Amino acid sequence: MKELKHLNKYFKKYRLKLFLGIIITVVARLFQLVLPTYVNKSISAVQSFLNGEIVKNEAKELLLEFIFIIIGAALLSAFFTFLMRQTIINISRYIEYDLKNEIFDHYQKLSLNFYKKNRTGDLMNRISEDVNEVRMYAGPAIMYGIQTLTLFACLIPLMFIKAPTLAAYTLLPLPILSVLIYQISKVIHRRSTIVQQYLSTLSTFTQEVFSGVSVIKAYALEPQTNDELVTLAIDGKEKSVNLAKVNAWFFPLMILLIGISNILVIYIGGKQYLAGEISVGLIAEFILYVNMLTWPVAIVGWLTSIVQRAAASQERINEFLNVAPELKNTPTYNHKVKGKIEFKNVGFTYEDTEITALSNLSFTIEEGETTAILGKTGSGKSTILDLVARLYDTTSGEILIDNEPIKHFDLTNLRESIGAVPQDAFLFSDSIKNNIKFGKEDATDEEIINIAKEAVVHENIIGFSKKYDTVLGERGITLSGGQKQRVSIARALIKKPKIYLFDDCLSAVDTETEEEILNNLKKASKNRTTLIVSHRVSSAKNADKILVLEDGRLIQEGTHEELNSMPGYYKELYHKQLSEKEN
Ligand SMILES: Nc1ncnc2c1ncn2[C@@H]1O[C@H](COP(=O)(O)OP(=O)(O)OP(=O)(O)O)[C@@H](O)[C@H]1O
Repeated sequence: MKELKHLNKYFKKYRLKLFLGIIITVVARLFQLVLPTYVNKSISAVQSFLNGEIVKNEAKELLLEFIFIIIGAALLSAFFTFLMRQTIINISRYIEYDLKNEIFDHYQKLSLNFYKKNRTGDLMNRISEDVNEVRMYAGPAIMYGIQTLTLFACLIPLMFIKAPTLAAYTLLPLPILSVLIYQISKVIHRRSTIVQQYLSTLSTFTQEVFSGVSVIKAYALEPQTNDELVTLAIDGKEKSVNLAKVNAWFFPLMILLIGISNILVIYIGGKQYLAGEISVGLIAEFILYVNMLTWPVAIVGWLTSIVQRAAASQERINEFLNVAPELKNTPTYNHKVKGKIEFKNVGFTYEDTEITALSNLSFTIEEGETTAILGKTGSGKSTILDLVARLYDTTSGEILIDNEPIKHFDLTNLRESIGAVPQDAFLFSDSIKNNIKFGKEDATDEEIINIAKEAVVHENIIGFSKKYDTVLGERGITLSGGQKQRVSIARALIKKPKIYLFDDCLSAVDTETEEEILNNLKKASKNRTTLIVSHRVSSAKNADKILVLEDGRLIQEGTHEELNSMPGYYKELYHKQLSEKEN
């Protein structure tokens, strides 16, 4: 249970509300205790009337008074029960909110490696399902726990004071009930975990099927996909039926044991009444006690299983919360980024695949310079850009920005100074306008339009009926690959950062549009350091400098004229692409 200690800071935060909640819970239960005592008194009043000890009017008055007290107590108990839920259940909702924020904040600090090691479904499950299990502990478990304790603490001594023998017999089946319910809860827990896991598999499967629906259709894989789903569904049905079977035992068992307790009260109480030891009213009072105690006793088993489940969920949450962010943000250099970039003997190996993407790489890009990076696929071009944005730290060597080690910069400051356009342009399921504004929250409509023009996507956008308000992605239209790339370029341009990182972002654009965009980029990137990764010489030839990579090493460096005048990869590529264009 030590995992749940993590929640103590939240209980501390809401301690006043919690204390109030506990007091209210106790008060609500105390009012509940009025009913059995006054039912006893009412029956005794009727009995006194039947025995001729009091007259009809006296009996009536007494009954009326008792009924008012019972109704009053019930109303007060209901009112305090409402307040109890308003405090304790609300606290659990606050804790749920705080915990979700804590996890989400932490997720955001974790490196890309973390996201590669863990599946998105799992990350989402821990922040939703697991937090929900923990909430059950922080709210309902505490509320019912206090309720049960209060009832036990008040009722059991009261019963023993009023009729010790009857109390002992009446309470006898209750521990058995508690143990049985605990055992059933354990099985329910085990089987519901299996059902949860199954649901997780089912949603991963369906999510993949829907995301890859075009591939499934293109390969006519619908029958196989259906078969797989049917197999999964049959499996799920069996698991759910197993759970339902054990669930079905819960209430019959409770009713059986309540029944036994009631029979004991009537039998033992009846014998004691005949012996003149107790009154009929007391038997009625005890029957009410038994019924009041049954639910709390049953709940002991249920509470144990809630606490166990919460501990298991908190353990899963803590597992991620304890992952220290790989990238340490300990800024010592607080100047704004100007844009000079220097790689000094940089080596980089991806942790998960152990692929060495860069080896002993050194180059310098002056502030405001445009550099193109070329090389075969897998030669390490994108890795360079990721290292400049400090998405990873180098394995060996050092990267300097403005002659300062990159690690000395505040991560937010560094990344705010960068406008990156990744290889796979990712756009959110939002309007085109908001997707562009993502680069600058307070951009005006005019700015957005101008930038879209620079990225040569304005004409496409105004062709849509809702223009800049056109919603993209799952909820809206799908842009073509080239349109996506250009919206993504607009998003980077509007930021007007000190460093641009363009990762093969014109690959899906025709050569004429490419030329137009490159011309615009030239203007936009004036006095801004620009790195352009590309497979096309046309994107590279106007750069101040061209770097050619092979297997993570720098094999050529120079201007277009320099590289074109010497034999090598660049010259070959240039002539090959030139003749392709001419043909
Ligand atoms: N996130 C990653 N995790 C593990 N290995 C990776 C990752 N990204 C790239 N690699 C590996 O590192 C090497 C360099 O990849 P990188 O993406 O930098 O090459 P690239 O030159 O940009 O390729 P392309 O032109 O195809 O985009 C490749 O062998 C690749 O398999």
